[in-house]
Amino acid sequence: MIISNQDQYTDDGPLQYIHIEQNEFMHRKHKKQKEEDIAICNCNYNISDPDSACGDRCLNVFTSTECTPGYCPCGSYCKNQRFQKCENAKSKLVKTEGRGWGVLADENIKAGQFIIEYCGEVISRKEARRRSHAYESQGLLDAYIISLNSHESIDATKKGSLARFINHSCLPNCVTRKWTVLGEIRVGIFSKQDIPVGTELAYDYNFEWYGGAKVRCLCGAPFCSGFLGAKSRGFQEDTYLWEDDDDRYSIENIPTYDSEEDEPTSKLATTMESSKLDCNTDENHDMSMRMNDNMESKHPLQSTALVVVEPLNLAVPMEGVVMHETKTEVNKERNLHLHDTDQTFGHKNAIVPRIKMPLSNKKSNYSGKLKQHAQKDVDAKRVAQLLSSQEAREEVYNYEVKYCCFCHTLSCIHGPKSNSS
Ligand SMILES: C[S@@+](CC[C@H](N)C(=O)[O-])C[C@H]1O[C@@H](n2cnc3c(N)ncnc32)[C@H](O)[C@@H]1O
Repeated sequence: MIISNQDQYTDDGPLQYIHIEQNEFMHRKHKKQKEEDIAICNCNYNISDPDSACGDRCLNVFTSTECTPGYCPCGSYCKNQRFQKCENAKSKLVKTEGRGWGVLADENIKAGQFIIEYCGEVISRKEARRRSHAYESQGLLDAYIISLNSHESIDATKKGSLARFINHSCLPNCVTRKWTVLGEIRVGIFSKQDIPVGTELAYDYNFEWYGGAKVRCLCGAPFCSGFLGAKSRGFQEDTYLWEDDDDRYSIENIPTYDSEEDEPTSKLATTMESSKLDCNTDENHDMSMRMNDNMESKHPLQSTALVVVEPLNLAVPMEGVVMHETKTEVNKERNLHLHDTDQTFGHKNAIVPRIKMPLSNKKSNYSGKLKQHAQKDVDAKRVAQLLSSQEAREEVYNYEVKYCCFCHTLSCIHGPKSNSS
């Protein structure tokens, strides 16, 4: 059955998928349970104790395995076949604000209750990765692939149950649980607590982020992690999540430059360390936010140069050149930027993404361009200061005024041009 949300639920967005209530196996056949593999519990149905028929004390329930019809001693009284009998809680689709579709409880749900199975196409992990990249490049923003086990995933993008619409929350009222049903693993959504009718259902996706677009989490929970998949290893390796008291990622740990051959680059790293020593405490956080913010901006190098090139000059002082003024000037400049940054990002959950390019590109891009900037500044000083005669120095300054193509940088360093001649 093809369900179009447009026809069925709203006039907003024709999202189509095929509704299924059982997994479809794409890369292999559905397993046939062998008789010797069937787990038989020792429950004994007692009419005065409904829980006796495969309730919490059932050995199969204990091991998250559903009883097999025809083999359970409780027969039709067995309560441990919820996936097989689709004993879903009543739920309904709703349009949320900013999070697409969501699912509401359409009855009061008890803690621990089975709500619905997460159905879709069972595919290999490799195929899951391939599809997830393909979907992303097709511009599909919603992700519907979940992990089934170490080598398989469930993709509910094109085919799935209503569970595919359940949104993520960092403070969820539901959980996903894996159960063995007739020899196959299946994923169910269960309530964590009593859920009153009309409440939106949500679970913690806890998914592995594969390096696609970062989706800002809008769950509204007090300790929201900020982004979907933010707790996953891939995301954390790619992203620095700052907390006020978090010193895991100090500036020197930002792995932007690490080539030993790249001489100015290693000076840069040293300089960044020393600049960190200069401005202790929270400012470090702000500064790194700014730097990384710059890296994502449209003209990263222009703005990065403001932050990074300046300390390079400080770290490579030349004889007879007084650098203090320069430092104050650029710090002022930085403070301005910091102020901007403060307004743009809250301290908590401020995201400091590393550059999204592969590391190799990143290195070459940044070290190359930064080197250029640094070189220009140093050369100008060198030429001016190393010349012994006043006449020669004036000539250089005059030339600079006339043809200078890096006047912005120089005015940062030397002050207004009229002062330097
Ligand atoms: C499994 S789908 C959930 C149903 C989806 N809302 C829809 O309309 O089809 C997962 C996608 O929903 C969105 N989503 C789910 N929870 C979210 C949240 N807490 N904040 C923002 N977007 C969310 C994201 O786009 C995510 O990739």
